Amino acid sequence: MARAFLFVLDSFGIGGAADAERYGDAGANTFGHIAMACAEGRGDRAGLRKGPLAVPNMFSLGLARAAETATGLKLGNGELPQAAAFHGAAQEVSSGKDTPSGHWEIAALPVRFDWGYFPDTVPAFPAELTEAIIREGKVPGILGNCHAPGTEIIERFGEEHIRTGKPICYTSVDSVLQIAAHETHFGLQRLYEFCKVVRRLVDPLNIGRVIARPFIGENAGGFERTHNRRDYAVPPPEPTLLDRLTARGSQVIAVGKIGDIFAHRGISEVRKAAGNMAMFDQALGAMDDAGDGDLVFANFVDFDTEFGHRRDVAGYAAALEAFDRRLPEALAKLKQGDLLILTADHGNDPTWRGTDHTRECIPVIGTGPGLKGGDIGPRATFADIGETVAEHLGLARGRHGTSFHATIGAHA
Ligand SMILES: O=P(O)(O)O[C@H]1O[C@H](CO)[C@@H](O)[C@H]1O
Ligand SMILES: [Mn+2]
Ligand SMILES: [Mn+2]
Repeated sequence: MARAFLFVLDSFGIGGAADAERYGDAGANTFGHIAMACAEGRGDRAGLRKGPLAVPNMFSLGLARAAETATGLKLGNGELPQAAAFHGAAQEVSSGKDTPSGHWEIAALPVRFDWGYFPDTVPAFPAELTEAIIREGKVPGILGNCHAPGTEIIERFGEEHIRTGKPICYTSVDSVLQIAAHETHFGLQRLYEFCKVVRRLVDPLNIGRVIARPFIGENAGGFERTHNRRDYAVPPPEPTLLDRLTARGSQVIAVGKIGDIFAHRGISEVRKAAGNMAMFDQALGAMDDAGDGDLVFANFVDFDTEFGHRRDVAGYAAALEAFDRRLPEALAKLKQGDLLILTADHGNDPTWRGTDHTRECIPVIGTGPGLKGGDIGPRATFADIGETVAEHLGLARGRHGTSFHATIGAHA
């Protein structure tokens, strides 16, 4: 029996990307800078956490070794990975440093085309697009129309939005058009429908995602985004690992926003939950339900949304520690023939300037009872992860990436 479990800690980069400079991110290191900040007492927050970053279970899978592979920096106290663990660092070849590029490349489909982006000007959107959004979306106008962090822009425009019914449209350095609207005053379903209209309108501009960002609260200071966020991505341009698996009849169970990221292509089932811990419960349940040849693909988004973009070191550290504490539950579910990989889709260094993602290498760590583990070294593309899963699950080789299955062990 062979099963695979792919857990993406959204934005948990480990630095060292060869092309970071091109993204203005030379030196960014999500894990490294969190670990250093915590070691120096800059990750303390009363009632939340204190002291050095404590992620012993990820260290036993080789996280510190993976970080060393990425940057040459020693993080941790020389802990040795456990016997069947494997560890390495992967570089992204896709253009962009956003979630779809990262996940598609993990699923063995690097993004070779350029996404469309909106300039950091006011207005950010071309006038024809804005007019079409208003006309076809049947709204009295739009607010924002600029680059902005999502929490700030609802502070700024939330009350006017409630008063006027104009949705708040904004973007970032990523290929996104985000739409914030009030869950009850504007309506959640109406926001989703509105996003679908906008999705169609930005297709010709090659925009990666339209993202619904619902919020609640009655006035500035009291607004809060909810977990009903929804991503409307373009479908991947070629078959991904997920398509290859479902085409031969295997199940792909998507936990969290994975389904949205792949525009629901190659997905058998979606399981969502609010927050990393509830998501972890869903991932564990999916591990129980997966059968021979199946993949559980889980995304843990809080690291990115709640802490990376918010530049919250203590929050990010606490979230890593909470995740790490749950890891033994997943490890206990592994049976002969199983492969578990923990990885990330890009960086989001909470000590970095601005509020955007950071171009970084990602950790590739994992284990399985039938595997021998070892150092998989630096990997030239995230696609090596997808090809390793493909080989493990008995698929024919794909067009991108190189499996490291031979290094970590034979088929069980
Ligand atoms: O500031 P918020 O709304 O969280 O936006 C962030 O979320 C988007 C998707 O990850 C990124 O492009 C970034 O702009
Ligand atoms: Mn992401
Ligand atoms: Mn993000």
